[in-house]
Amino acid sequence: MATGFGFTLNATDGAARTGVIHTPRGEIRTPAFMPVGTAGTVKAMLPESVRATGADILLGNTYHLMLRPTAERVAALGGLHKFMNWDRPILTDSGGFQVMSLGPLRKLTEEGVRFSSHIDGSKHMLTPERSMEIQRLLGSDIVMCFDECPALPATEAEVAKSMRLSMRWAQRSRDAFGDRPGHALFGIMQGGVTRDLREESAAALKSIGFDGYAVGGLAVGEGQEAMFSVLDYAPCFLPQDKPRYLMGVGKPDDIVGAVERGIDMMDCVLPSRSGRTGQAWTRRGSVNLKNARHKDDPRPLDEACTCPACRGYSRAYLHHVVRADEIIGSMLLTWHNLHYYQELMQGLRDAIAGGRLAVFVAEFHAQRAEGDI
Ligand SMILES: O=c1[nH]cnc2c(CCNCC3CCCCC3)c3[nH]c(NCc4cccs4)nc3cc12
Ligand SMILES: [Zn+2]
Repeated sequence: MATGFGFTLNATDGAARTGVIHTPRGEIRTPAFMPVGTAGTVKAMLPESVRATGADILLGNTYHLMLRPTAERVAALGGLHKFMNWDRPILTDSGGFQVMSLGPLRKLTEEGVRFSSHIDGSKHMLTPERSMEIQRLLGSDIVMCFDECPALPATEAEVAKSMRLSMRWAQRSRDAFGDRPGHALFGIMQGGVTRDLREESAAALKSIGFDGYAVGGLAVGEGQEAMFSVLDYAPCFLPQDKPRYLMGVGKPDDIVGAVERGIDMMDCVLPSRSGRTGQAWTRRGSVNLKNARHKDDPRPLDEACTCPACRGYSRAYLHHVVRADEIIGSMLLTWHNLHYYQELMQGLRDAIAGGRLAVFVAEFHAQRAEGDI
């Protein structure tokens, strides 16, 4: 590849695709789930453990790292890969989404977003240009445009205004990113749940030109039905030969539905965050290990799972360490959840490659009991 970054589509099944993203730091099998490594760590996991779950790429968090230890310090120490001992691809977000969710602590203008640090109250300004500089200093392989994700509820006029600001920021991000062989810049489509605005946003991004395209502005409370109705048309507005990244998704059934509709990459804090609260995700549904009904149960969490938590421990033990708030509880459940998510992605990739996605999806839903198991 000319730029050291490329995307090979290997098979399709309906709107779903499976392929490989090539980067100088390694290949990313798609559809891909990207674990979130918030402040230079996937919480409760060693990097080699994250790799053992099957992850090809993880997410770095610009907002946290710019505040602590600062992007300049990470750069001086050799960049984020060296700093956190992960030598495979890293995608960093722009920092914008988290600043927006800070609420009153921030001020939005055409220039960018001014905000106070949640750590020490210090003043900061994020702009498309500064976000590109921070992500360059971190050394990430896939850089995200600086965008605005409108908070719900929002009128169509507010969504249109916000989307057009994000498109101006996308141009500024592209200009500031420059020419960086081996590194990719992804644009982010906005437009809420309005088809015309989604189409306008996709056209704007395509005219600027990106190495990949994210679908933003979803999984922000609109509900699965509304999200799927947007995904029934939005991915097709994007170039079919470039990766499509749905931001912030999701529960296992959200992921399956998004892949069916043509999404290639996803990220979500759910498997790691819920693992720390004692919630396990399995092929048969979710299990709350805090529930007293597990306290005498000698069976593993999931008999069919090969992860360390399921191979070495009983539900009774998991219940005990979660109730006692023991660190190993977070370790084991985070490992299991990330392992399950990667196993689901491998199942989706194989099903699409074999032209049997419909069968896989039917079995996926049939196995999931309602409520706790
Ligand atoms: O339009 C968007 N633009 C930019 N980012 C978005 C994100 C953040 C994706 N994960 C980043 C990670 C970077 C590293 C740290 C963790 C996040 C979203 N997350 C969600 N839903 C999940 C949600 C999470 C929280 C509230 S809704 N919708 C999103 C929409 C956008
Ligand atoms: Zn397991």
